[in-house]
Amino acid sequence: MSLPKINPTKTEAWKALETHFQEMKKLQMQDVFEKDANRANQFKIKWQDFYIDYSKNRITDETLSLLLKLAEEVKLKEAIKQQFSGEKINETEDRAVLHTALRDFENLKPEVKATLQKMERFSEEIINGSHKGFTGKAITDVVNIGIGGSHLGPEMVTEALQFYRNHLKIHFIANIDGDGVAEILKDLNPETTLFIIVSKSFTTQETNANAAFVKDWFLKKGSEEDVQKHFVAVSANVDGAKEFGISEENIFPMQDWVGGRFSLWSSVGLSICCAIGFNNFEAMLKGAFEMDNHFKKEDFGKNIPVVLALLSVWYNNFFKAESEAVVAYSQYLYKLVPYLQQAVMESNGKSVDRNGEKIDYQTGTIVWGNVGSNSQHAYFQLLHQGTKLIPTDFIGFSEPLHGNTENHNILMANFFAQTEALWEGTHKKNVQNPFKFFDGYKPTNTILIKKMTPNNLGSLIAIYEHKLFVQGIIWNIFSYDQWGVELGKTVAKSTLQSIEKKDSSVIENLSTKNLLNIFLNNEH
Ligand SMILES: O=P(O)(O)OC[C@H]1O[C@H](O)[C@H](O)[C@@H](O)[C@@H]1O
Repeated sequence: MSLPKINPTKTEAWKALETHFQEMKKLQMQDVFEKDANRANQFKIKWQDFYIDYSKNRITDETLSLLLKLAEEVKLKEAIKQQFSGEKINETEDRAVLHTALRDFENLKPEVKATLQKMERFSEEIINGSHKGFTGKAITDVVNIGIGGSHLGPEMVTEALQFYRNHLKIHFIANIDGDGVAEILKDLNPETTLFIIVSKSFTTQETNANAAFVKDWFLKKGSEEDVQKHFVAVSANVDGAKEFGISEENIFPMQDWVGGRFSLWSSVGLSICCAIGFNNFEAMLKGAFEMDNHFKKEDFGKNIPVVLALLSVWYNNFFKAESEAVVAYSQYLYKLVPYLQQAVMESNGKSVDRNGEKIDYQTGTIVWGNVGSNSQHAYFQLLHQGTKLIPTDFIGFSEPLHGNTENHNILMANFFAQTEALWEGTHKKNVQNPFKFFDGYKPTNTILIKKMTPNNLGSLIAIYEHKLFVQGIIWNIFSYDQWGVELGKTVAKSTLQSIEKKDSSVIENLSTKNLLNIFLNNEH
């Protein structure tokens, strides 16, 4: 059975939302908390270590019930069932979408279990030093060579869980920029470094070129035989990895039903296992699994990913918000936004619906942001007084990990103060100076989490994974393909040929041809 193919704008709920929006856009609701003392309590979801307050949004009871009706009309419930049951909902690639199966501890597939065991064994040997390099020394540095989903997830998680890290130093080579590669290699000793080549396809130009370069660098000290002690691969393309010279026992398989941007739960997470140990990795998977169950079972009105997705649709499609920000008040989460950008924008950056028809409504949200409180001193001016409406997620933790309560109190004071200032503005403050006046009424969600733990991080990531899925269902698009990245790859291949041949004659676009000539002749 294929996914429902319902144009959201043709539903009853959408039409009702349009009418409702005309009323809502006239309102200024800053004083809504005075009028309804129960509002903060009503628009919240408590779940395990999470407290989600979405009361500072431009919504009423009616908004929410119409959005929930929309979810019903586009058959979200059925779509969720289809995804979890392994139907091939990635129809344009004819694949199932089962990253949730990687953490389904009630029913782990034998191949998933086997890979987890292999990851556990291997990472333990690296961590405890029993795996020796070619001169008999233990490994001190682990380098993940991969890009996109084979980089952003592992990097985000290893940074986020820094508190749980062991002695190993973890590095990431993603960019094909040789300067970047050189900067990483210059501090590394081939005798004590493990390279993990991560590529689902093993055909990604940047990863293959970087892996080949690094192997040559290694071979200046070690022999071909030594490669087996220092290079392992993670891939769904086992033959490709073997061709590169990795022996079968050093290949960690992954399945084609795991999309790149959802793959950190798979063997792609090997660098995470090395960084924090298998038990912590497993705890993260369990946190995601718990969120999967919440998403599958909870009523939509109390369902965190569903409510967050519906609010986002409300702003994106009715208020025509151009983007949304994510600001985590935690230095640990400084790589969260780049990770989310791939997850959200590669998934939902589509303009053709599931019927193959061009879409005439807005899809894919633009996600941006950085950590707080830094962001307050950079772009918050625009959130407060700019002309654009930018709904923002604020993510914070109640407990610090290192016990520095004084700093944490300041951090959290800023965290709470900003959502209040964004909502309240200066209306109650009798400000006459127009430059110092704040409109307020800027929507935010507050995601307050007890503590940064592997478990809670797993749940947090899963919230955003499911949120984007819900939005894809509402927008009637296929969230799990990424054809939009292909054209650029093809053009880059032919451009590289022109560069290598020093001949721009086959380049058609005149701007590109001109630029290439300047580059080839070093004319500036
Ligand atoms: O893991 P790989 O096959 O090397 O793919 C790496 C990345 O490149 C592709 O171009 C896709 O846009 C990403 O979704 C993917 O994560």
